[in-house]
Amino acid sequence: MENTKMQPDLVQNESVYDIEKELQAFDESKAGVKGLVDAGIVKIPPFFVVPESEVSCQPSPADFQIPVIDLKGIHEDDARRRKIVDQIRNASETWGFFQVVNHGISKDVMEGMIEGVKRFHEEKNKVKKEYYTRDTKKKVTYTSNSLLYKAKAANWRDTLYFRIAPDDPDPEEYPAVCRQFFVLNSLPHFLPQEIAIKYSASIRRLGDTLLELLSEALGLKPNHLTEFGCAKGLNIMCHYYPACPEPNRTLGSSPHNDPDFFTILLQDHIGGLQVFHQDHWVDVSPIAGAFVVNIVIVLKQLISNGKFKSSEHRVLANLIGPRISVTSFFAIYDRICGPIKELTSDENPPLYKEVLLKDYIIQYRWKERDGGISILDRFRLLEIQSLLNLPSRQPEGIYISISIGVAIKHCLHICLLHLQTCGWIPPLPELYLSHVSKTVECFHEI
Ligand SMILES: O=C(O)CCC(=O)C(=O)O
Ligand SMILES: [Fe+2]
Repeated sequence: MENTKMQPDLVQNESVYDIEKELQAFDESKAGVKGLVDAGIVKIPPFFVVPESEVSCQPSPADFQIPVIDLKGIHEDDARRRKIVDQIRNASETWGFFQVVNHGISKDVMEGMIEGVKRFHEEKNKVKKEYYTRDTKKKVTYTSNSLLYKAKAANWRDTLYFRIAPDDPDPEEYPAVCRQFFVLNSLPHFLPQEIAIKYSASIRRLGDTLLELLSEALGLKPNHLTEFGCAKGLNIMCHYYPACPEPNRTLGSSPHNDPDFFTILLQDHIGGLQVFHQDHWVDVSPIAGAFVVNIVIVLKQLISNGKFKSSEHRVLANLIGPRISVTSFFAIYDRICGPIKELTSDENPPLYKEVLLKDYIIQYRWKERDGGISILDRFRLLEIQSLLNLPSRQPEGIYISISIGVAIKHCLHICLLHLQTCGWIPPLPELYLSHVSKTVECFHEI
């Protein structure tokens, strides 16, 4: 294994295991999970381990199948389009997940992107590590576990990120190595196409089409969600899940909801993605040529006022690998979101208060880190209103000073959560929690 401090025998004696040190060594190796596998580990490091109950699952009933929707004919035939819109509404209300086929993106682009991602992750560590960073301002980065120091357990995967929109990187902004590895030499009719750029342009078009269909499914005019800005921002995460020597002790991705409006996911043939539906983990079986569409909490609650469903999902680790997936997250972060006025009425009042999406994402990441506390509830308008009569947003800058130190941060964070979960204090106003979590974020950035 190239230039990594993580040695297999380092983790054998768990009684002397210093997790902070091990996380740091793993991070500083810049070799990711793939680096561990290349080093020949047979036992996974403890910071990846989750309780057995979090990995095992009962088989789901045979009739639990993620809907597959054929988009053929949406632009040509009104009756066909109405039928597809009905299918999308149905899937969005019952599953929050569906797969689409005949979506207009060619097989070459889909396979080319999977191949490009694989090539990047299988590049020599010396080359890849140039892009290894947790700096979220950079447009092209590679890292392992964005929440490495914050999550309850690390996930068995590495990720290449592209921050595509609203400020698209110029082609030259992609590091030469990425451009080089995304050229599809093997597909002559694409030469000299840069697959990451080609893929993101195709995904944006598909995103616009899906937003039209989702708008219609909500009874809105086709351009409503696009005008709202749902597809203004696009981040693409290209995951590489190496084969795992102990797949029953860890997860490829922990259960989560995505922090955006909606997500379009491309997966290879390996499988492992599961959706939580009616108390069962249901496989999202790979279908050649299909994309998985995931209605996300923001669209579910903040926009559709709870009409759409959003399901938790996770990825199992696998003895077989690597598995590649490419997740495209559509969102806009600097705008206030709340239930769409057209979808609320006296009989159907807004269930959620308006919130700046950035604040929402911070809450989301905080939940990821600490678990157990529903961020959905924090935004429940009625609960909040019945408590304290706060203005809808406190002015910027009323954050607890970051200079109070790490110790106070921990006390504050732990005490507040503890008191609240034990029911010893009434639920805290979410804006206050947001400020606390922002403060905690600041500490983590330092
Ligand atoms: O790899 C997958 O199939 C899912 C990845 C995912 O859920 C995510 O990136 O949010
Ligand atoms: Fe996800």
